[in-house]
Amino acid sequence: MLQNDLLLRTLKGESVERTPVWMMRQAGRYLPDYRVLRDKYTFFERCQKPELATEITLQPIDQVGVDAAIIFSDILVIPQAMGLEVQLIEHKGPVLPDPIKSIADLKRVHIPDVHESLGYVFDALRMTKAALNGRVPLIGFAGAPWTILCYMVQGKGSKTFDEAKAFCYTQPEAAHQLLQMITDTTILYLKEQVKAGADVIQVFDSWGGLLSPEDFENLSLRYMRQIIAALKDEVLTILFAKGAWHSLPQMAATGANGLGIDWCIPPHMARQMAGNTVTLQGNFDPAKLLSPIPVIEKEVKQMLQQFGPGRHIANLGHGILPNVPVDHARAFVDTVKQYRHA
Ligand SMILES: Cc1c2[nH]c(c1CCC(=O)O)Cc1[nH]c(c(CCC(=O)O)c1C)Cc1[nH]c(c(CCC(=O)O)c1C)Cc1[nH]c(c(C)c1CCC(=O)O)C2
Repeated sequence: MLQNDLLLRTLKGESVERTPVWMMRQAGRYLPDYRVLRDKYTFFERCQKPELATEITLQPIDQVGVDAAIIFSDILVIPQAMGLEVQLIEHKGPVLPDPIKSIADLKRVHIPDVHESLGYVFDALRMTKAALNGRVPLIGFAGAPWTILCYMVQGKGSKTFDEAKAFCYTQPEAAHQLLQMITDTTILYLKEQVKAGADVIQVFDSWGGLLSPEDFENLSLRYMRQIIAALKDEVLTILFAKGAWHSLPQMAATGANGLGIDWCIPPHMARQMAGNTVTLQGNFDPAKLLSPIPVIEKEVKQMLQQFGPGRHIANLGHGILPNVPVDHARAFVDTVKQYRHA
């Protein structure tokens, strides 16, 4: 049915002709065609109109040649569906004007009927699946509960998410109640994404690396573990906890099929920690895509050699930057597609 199932076979640990490749945040501002739609519609219009979400999801398949599509949406549709206002402000990023600050504020959030509040995501998945016509697999996603809590409490982006951490450290009961509500919502949401056609689910814990190993277990991993447990018999899963390399053994033990890693851990070390029964995904420094193309080609080959054959999905170690020239993104993808292990 799928013409290109390299990603799925690699996640299952099957042997493949070559390493599959996609890029986190591959549908976005570095693509001129995306910027045209960006000038015409607001961010949430682009997410909520299935025709637009489908068109944007397909752009990197057609224009850069990646081996997987990831549905165009955002992790912040979850706090929105739970009842908080979320704004995306140009050059400023996400803003939640009335963040959660105390246990009393939890009255303002609820576990939603995902069909009612997030049906547009499932429509977009179904429409994209049809438009892909089996060319490549379709990835669905959600944020990790910890990363979602960061935005719900801090109310905006941050380098440290100190207010979110302070909330967890000073009001642990409220924090765990909120984390559990986000987890329950996320499980309902991701199960529906699978029904709507997602072949793989990735959980993004963008801010997992802000926590100590102990706090990561307590505030993040224990909730991601619930999510993977709820999904793993239904769909292939990838966990990406940026900066939380210290917990690769524990993340491998969740039963996720794939683990994303960033560029701060060498591939052999990640493999040693994660063991041999999980696929690793990563880990090219996104800023390196700003290098001249011959440098990109050389460094991508070096990365592929370091990971070795099998059980590897080539990707960036975090999202692609908006100022990356399209031909540099293409050089990344083409170098992976042409490479053969000795
Ligand atoms: C933390 C996070 C967010 N969103 C996401 C994360 C986790 C991954 C990561 O850490 O990068 C995930 C995300 N956001 C978006 C996708 C779409 C699919 C894809 O191509 O990967 C995905 C998977 C679209 C988007 N989400 C957003 C844009 C840019 C806004 C625009 O184009 O107007 C896109 C294409 C907005 C957004 N959304 C978020 C921020 C911080 C911002 C503003 C900063 C930025 O632009 O990166 C929250």
